[in-house]
Amino acid sequence: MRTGIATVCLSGTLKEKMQACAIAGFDGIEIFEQDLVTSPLSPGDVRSMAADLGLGLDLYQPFRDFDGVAPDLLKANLRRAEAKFNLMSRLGMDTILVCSNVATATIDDDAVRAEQLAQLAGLAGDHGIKVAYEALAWGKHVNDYEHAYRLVEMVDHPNLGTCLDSFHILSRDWDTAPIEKLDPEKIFFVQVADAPKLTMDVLSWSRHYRVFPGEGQFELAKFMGHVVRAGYSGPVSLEVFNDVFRQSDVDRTAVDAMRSLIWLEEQSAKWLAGSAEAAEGGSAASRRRYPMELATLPKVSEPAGFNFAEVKADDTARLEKLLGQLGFGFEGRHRTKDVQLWTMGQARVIINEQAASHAEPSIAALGFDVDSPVIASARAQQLKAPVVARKVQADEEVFQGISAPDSTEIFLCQGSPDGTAAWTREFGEGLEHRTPSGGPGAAAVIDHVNLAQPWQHFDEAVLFYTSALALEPQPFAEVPSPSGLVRSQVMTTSDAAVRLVLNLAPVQQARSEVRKTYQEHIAFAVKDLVATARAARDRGLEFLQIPANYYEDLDARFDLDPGFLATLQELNLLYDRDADGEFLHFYTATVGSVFFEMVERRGGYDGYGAPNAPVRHAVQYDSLHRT
Ligand SMILES: O=C(O)c1ccc(O)c(O)c1
Ligand SMILES: [Mg+2]
Repeated sequence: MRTGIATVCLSGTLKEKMQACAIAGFDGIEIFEQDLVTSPLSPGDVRSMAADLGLGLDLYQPFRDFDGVAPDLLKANLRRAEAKFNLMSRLGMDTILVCSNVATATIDDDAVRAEQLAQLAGLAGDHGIKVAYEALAWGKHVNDYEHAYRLVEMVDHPNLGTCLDSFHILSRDWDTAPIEKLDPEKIFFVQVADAPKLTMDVLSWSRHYRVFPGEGQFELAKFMGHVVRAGYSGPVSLEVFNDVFRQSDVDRTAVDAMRSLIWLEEQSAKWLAGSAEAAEGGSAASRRRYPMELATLPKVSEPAGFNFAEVKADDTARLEKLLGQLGFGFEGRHRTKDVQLWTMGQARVIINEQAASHAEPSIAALGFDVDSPVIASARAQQLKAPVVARKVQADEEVFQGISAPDSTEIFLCQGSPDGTAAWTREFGEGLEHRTPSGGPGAAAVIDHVNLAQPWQHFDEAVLFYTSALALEPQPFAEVPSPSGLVRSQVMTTSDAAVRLVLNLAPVQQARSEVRKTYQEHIAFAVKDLVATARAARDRGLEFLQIPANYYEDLDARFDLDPGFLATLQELNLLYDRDADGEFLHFYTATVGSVFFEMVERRGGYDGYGAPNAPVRHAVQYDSLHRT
């Protein structure tokens, strides 16, 4: 698959954008006109810079408001087009995108449009230029890709074809199956963009909220599958108008973009194989060859569970105290590193004492159980995940580590069917075989981990965990807090053995700043939360204090047994209930940017106590701002 990206996706100058695209590994770019018009580089400079960087200049765009106009305007439009064709020859470019008219069309007649497009195609032919006609979703008269294609067929000129843009097609819910019937010779270009499903006018949606594939909710693998089956083999190019990407670090955004295409390529191949199998059965179907070759990635299945969570701090005393009060046991120190192992049931927490001096406690790493750490790591690296280097001594478990967009280190660990971890023997002989002792925490596991995301890397993080770790994004929620609305994106495995919650904190810029005012947590599930809470209270645990108003509201909503309600209030427990079951939980006070949560899931309750999240945010805000 030939990969491409439009310069409009990125921040910076044309030169910075081109350099970032080359470093990220794109085959070609679309030059967005404004980036050239505002550049000090001459067309010749751009041409030679692209050649030096090994970047194809695949598309010049956009050329607006050409078709369906009155005769005098047509003349002006053809003159304007010729100027661009001459410019393109100096750039060494041969394909221009022409969008369907959104503003100046006064004649709604396909015969007239076709006649005018024929004139454009003829002029383009004289200059050796190909015109790719694209239906914008908000085009005045042409807003459907099949309509645009019909016009291309009517004109039937070798220099006129169509451009398929997934956003314009999927935002309007047009059926993508008919793409297969298009003549591949007449598909001159394919643009891809994903988007969250929003209800708003389609122009605003398109200009501000497009995201890279895998970061939104469109069925892009299916779209691409139809494109491949049509026989198209030209560039597949990202065209993502997004307010955040346009102001984020250009190199980083280009890598995020490249990751999305690598992932989409694999997903498209998978969709094709799946749909061929469903239609025809057997392996003959999956051996079918198409002109577009789709690369694959090392295959991984979703992780089986959390292997460990690691918290890092300069002064670890407060963390040790908190874990001890929660019922965790100290298992020992690592034989060569300054790290401690604490466990409760099958939940393992590492306290890392190797933090920079004065570093406040924060979540530093997460371990996931996978079938094959090497294959999972190969996949992540092919998806351009940065590798985490860890010193290992002889005879120690080698951890495959990658760095997530928020800089959390992700370790891919060898899972075991009984939930034990071989590396624990490095903390003490025989630890790896020990079964958890009794008490309310005996069956404890890590239930979920909640990570705060800096605003400019949120979409990147969703794609990272989707593509590298095979987690599935769930519909996102918005939780009110005193400092703003917190966007909350749950990512899970299909069996919910891994639940990761990404929270987009309002306002703050860097992760370090996010963490000053916005906290992250690790949640553990136990069988008996009331007993766990009582034992923790007896050990002196500082609970997050829940206001009395909350319990009054709880009673109004759920009509709880008075004795049970009193227990909840006495222990600062929160409660939720839905059709599937019940949820009890409590939070500890925060140390640095970390706090812990204990949960009990009753029945088939699958949520996170979302109605209680605003209470938690408000109480945490209050304790942070109390002097
Ligand atoms: O929003 C626009 O105007 C615009 C321009 C060119 C495109 O290819 C496109 O998809 C949208
Ligand atoms: Mg487009």
